[in-house]
Amino acid sequence: MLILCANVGSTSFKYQIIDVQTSASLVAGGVERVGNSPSPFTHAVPGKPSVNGEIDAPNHNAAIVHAIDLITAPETGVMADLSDLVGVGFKTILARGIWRSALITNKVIDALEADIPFAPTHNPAYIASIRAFQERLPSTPLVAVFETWFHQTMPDYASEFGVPREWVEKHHIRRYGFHGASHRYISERVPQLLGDPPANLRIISCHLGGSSSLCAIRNGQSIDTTMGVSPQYGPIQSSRSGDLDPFAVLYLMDAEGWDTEEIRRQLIEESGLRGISGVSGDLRDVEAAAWKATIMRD
Ligand SMILES: Nc1ncnc2c1ncn2[C@@H]1O[C@H](COP(=O)(O)OP(=O)(O)O)[C@@H](O)[C@H]1O
Ligand SMILES: CC(=O)OP(=O)(O)O
Ligand SMILES: [Mg+2]
Repeated sequence: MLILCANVGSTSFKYQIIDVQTSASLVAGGVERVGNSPSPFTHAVPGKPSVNGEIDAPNHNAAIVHAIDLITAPETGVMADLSDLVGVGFKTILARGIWRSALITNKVIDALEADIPFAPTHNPAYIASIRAFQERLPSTPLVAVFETWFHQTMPDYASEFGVPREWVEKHHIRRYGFHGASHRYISERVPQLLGDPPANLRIISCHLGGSSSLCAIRNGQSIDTTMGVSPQYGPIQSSRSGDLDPFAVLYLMDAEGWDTEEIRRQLIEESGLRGISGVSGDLRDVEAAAWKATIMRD
């Protein structure tokens, strides 16, 4: 029984095909810098020479088409067509009213759409990616696995913000937390590596990528995390602001006459690592620019 795991990230698309009976990985690959061409890719099948290079991937669909071509090509592939898959699992982050995982139906897509205001970089890419697989595999089950579940164990003093009750009851404004699969993996793997039971350990898990979050783990459970009602909160993200005093936003809107669309665009596209570096939201570009500046100065 083969499943394809699709990790649609804010800056990348990564995939693996897993045999669920043996847990063996048949292929692992990914395309990075999606939307920021040239996009490097890797594709590795045990027993075959691994393939890598660069493609033009202006969006996640282009990365998915490229991955499917490699998966099904005779020289690089592991199957003649995707109908050998019993299912496709997507990392998804936030959809209104859905907590753990769900078989993807139109209702789930509607719920992802409803939460685009909280996940503007992620949800449109998930919806487009899900549709890309639906077109190719109309009768294969597609499953969404939500990143919020691992943080359900947070105590209320960590998950609640100091806001009016009505905001919570009517609009569900609270800390959800994301990167759950990644933090959960750390919560299980660190005790294995240290040879210590989870009950003895207090772990701070740091997930650093296009989006970054930290998680406090006690007794194997999430007790606090840095992302909030949206994955824009916490440390700076690639081009998204991370923590920012809400009064700075209100002030700027008044002072500059910016509407919500304009301030949202700047918070999503021009902030974070890109904002502070003035170079890029990708740390590799920032390091290369810093290196070049050092050489020029010296
Ligand atoms: N070799 C590297 N050195 C420094 N930073 C890196 C390196 N590789 C990736 N990164 C950083 O990680 C980010 C990608 O993170 P990743 O978790 O793979 O993607 P996503 O957020 O899409 O899931 C890049 O934008 C870049 O900032
Ligand atoms: C929140 C999240 O999953 O972020 P990314 O897609 O950047 O990994
Ligand atoms: Mg990711």
